[in-house]
Amino acid sequence: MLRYVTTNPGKVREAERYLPDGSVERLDFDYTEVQAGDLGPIAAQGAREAYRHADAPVLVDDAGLFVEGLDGFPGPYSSYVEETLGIERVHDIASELDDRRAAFRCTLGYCDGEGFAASPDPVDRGDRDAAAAAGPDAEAGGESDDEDGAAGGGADPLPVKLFEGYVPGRIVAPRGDGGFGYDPIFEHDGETFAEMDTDRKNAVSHRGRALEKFAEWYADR
Ligand SMILES: O=c1[nH]c(=O)c2ncn([C@@H]3O[C@H](COP(=O)(O)OP(=O)(O)OP(=O)(O)O)[C@@H](O)[C@H]3O)c2[nH]1
Repeated sequence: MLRYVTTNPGKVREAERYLPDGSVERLDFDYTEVQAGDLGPIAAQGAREAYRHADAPVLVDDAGLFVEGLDGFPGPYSSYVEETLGIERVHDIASELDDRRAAFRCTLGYCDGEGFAASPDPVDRGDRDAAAAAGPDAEAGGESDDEDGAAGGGADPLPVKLFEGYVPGRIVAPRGDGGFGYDPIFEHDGETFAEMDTDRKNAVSHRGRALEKFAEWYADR
């Protein structure tokens, strides 16, 4: 049984659509989020900590909203900013900007305590294309080899496989009452994520893209 590690029930609702019935259960475990400028080290170290805690295969989901006009902020700090400022104030700040483009990114980290056939690296990116698609900023962060060291001041031998997803959009005044988190202020293709039902959001979202890649790999491994 795979544990989907998150304190956020909204993430699990979306993830369940990608994994066979009965093959996954939520593990409400608040792993330590290391300070990092990119999601990869946070997901990698979180997966190791959660695996050691659960002693079973785990998938952690680290996500963030990256606002272009704020140089990517709040990014890995999205959860903290949502709790402290709230999404209305994030919208207020963004509404002062000329450039309100933004992107959601999601990095899934899988750890089952074993190695992965094609991956001599302790951190194996299941999807390097997502970083390239996310543009030069993402490439600079996503391709870094030292993400493992950044996570804990030394390489941890537990292998982790990472899957990344990205969706572009822009910050708008809140609309819609579905979804969770920043969904009401994130517009993609004319609709906010909070105006989409789960299937529609999954079809375009950062989490949907990452889960699709994970589910394909997981089924074939
Ligand atoms: O509008 C949104 N649509 C999404 O699809 C989405 N995914 C994540 N988020 C928000 O971005 C931060 C991530 O933080 P995060 O990855 O650390 O997660 P979290 O703290 O909520 O739970 P956990 O999984 O870490 O336990 C939190 O503020 C989440 O609400 C989203 N907001």
